[in-house]
Amino acid sequence: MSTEATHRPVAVLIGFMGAGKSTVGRILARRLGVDFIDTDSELVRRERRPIPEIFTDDGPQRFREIERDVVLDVLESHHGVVALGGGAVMTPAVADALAGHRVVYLRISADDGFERVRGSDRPLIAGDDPHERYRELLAERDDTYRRVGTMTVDAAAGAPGVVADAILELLAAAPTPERATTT
Ligand SMILES: Nc1ncnc2c1ncn2[C@@H]1O[C@H](COP(=O)(O)OP(=O)(O)O)[C@@H](O)[C@H]1O
Ligand SMILES: O=C(O)C1=C[C@@H](OP(=O)(O)O)[C@@H](O)[C@H](O)C1
Ligand SMILES: [Mg+2]
Repeated sequence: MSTEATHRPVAVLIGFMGAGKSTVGRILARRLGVDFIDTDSELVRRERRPIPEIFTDDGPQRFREIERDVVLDVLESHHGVVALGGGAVMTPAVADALAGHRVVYLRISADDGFERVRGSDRPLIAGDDPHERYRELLAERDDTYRRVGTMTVDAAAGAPGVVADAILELLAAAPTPERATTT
């Protein structure tokens, strides 16, 4: 496929916690024969501390600033598949930087998505009623995911490989969007 030659990164995966961005992104990259980067993993590598610790010690606002810097760097430098953390696109600078990229929204229902992440260490669902919190946050964000995404995939269509294949089909059919900057 010619996508990696014409567009960098090849694709950026967005969507809520549990949609499968990290899992499907890795499979998609392997199938395309390109590198994969998860901006949460990159953030943890740079900070040398886990995400829950950043939230606890520095607060959510500082997490978003660090996340923004990582995402902007990755969008500039990475040529393969990129998976973002679920809240990254809520930062306006990140949403702006995605203009002109191939942005795949992995869409998941509140029930299906919550089942996948319940009991995980994700700090935003660490409170008293994690299912309700999950539902609320997803409802708050869905409009932004739709606006920023240039294509939408059903994240519960099947196993991660099935979702990756659905993305491959969309990428093959999608016209190459204009890059945000041209030389
Ligand atoms: N299509 C899928 N079907 C079933 N389980 C999935 C699917 N995609 C991801 N998962 C599982 O859901 C959990 C969250 O996946 P992850 O890739 O971390 O999501 P995200 O990065 O969007 O938060 C993991 O346990 C993963 O194995
Ligand atoms: O939705 C969010 O705000 C978050 C999602 C997480 O990533 P995943 O979407 O990969 O779970 C991680 O970045 C952090 O816990 C915050
Ligand atoms: Mg992830």
